[in-house]
Amino acid sequence: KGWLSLSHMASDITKFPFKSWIKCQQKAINQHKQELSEFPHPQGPFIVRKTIARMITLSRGVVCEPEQVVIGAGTQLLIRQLMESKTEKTRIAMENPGYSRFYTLLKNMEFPVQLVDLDNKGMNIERAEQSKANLLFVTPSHQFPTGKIMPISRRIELLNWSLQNNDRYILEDDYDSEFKYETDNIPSLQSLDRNQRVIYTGTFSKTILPGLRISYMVLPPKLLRDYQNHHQHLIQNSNALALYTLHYFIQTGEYDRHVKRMNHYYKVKRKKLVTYLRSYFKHTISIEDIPAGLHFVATFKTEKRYEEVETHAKKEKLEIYSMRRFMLQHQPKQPGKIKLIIGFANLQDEDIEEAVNRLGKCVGIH
Ligand SMILES: Cc1ncc(COP(=O)(O)O)c(CN[C@H](CF)CCC(=O)O)c1O
Repeated sequence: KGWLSLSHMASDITKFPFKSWIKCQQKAINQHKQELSEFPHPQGPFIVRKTIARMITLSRGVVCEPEQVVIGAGTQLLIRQLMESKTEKTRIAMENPGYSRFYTLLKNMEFPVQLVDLDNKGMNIERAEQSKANLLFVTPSHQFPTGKIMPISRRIELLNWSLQNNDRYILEDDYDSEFKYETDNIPSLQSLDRNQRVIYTGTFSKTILPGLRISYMVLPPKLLRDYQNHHQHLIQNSNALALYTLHYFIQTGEYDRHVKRMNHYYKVKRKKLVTYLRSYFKHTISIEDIPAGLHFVATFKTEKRYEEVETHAKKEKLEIYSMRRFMLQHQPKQPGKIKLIIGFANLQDEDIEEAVNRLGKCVGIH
């Protein structure tokens, strides 16, 4: 048998409605030949921004006008553009463990980035204060990679933090917020913000296809002006045909139906995997069983080191990533334990047993 994937990066394209997508693409070509023959608006076509604004208002409670939406080919690109347009001195604080690609991007742009440890509610507010940062990067819906869902109390504390100085902002990366299996959807942090302090980012990488590179950012008015002044020369970098296709995919209700279908599909698959992992590893595994997203963190009791497990996984043809990928500053490893990121989007039901057997060999339990 070939490679099996417990990667958190994959998405399950076996369930994507390609026929509907192609129908929407045909409609986009029929209706928008003229627009496709011109340069799109730097922030993306207005009607697509309007559709996205309406969608995130309905699904996430985000309060915004289409003028505040900026579309881009990936969240990293949007964050790079935002940071290039920041006028005052920016000092950043990020969650640790956190999203290493943003950390690397921000360090490469030579911003000071403080790492803030998490407590059970997400970013620790005292440490955020101590960091002297004026821009916090947080993932409140489903902390990446630990999965913690930030309670309203901590969200209020963060918003209060942002009020203490008018150069303070919070970047809410709402990644992976579409998949919630038990808890109903907690509205976005941005929906609680009454002082235009929250920058909101989202992506279609997990709900449609990562290869499409369609992501979006919602800027508060002041930052939108800075962005527009700084980036007048910019041309929209996401593919306009894909954007108009997305517009019809959402308008026709296909998007909502697909996300609902995938929620059910992932919920069932996640449960099967968690159940089998528990029966196989028994007391040697503990799972942060937060019913959301396309991966969860599992802690294994083993004397093996991260390097050994990662090397063994390759030999077993099992694609899996460890918490080391997201420990942004070297943290002492807990003795006798390792944490792995267990992704299940790309694991077919019939491969669950085989994948877990291979995992057992890697962590040296069986
Ligand atoms: C925290 C977080 N915010 C945004 C994105 C979305 O980025 P984009 O598709 O460019 O819009 C990701 C995507 N993460 C990737 C797939 F899971 C890569 C993970 C890895 O590098 O381990 C992410 O983790």
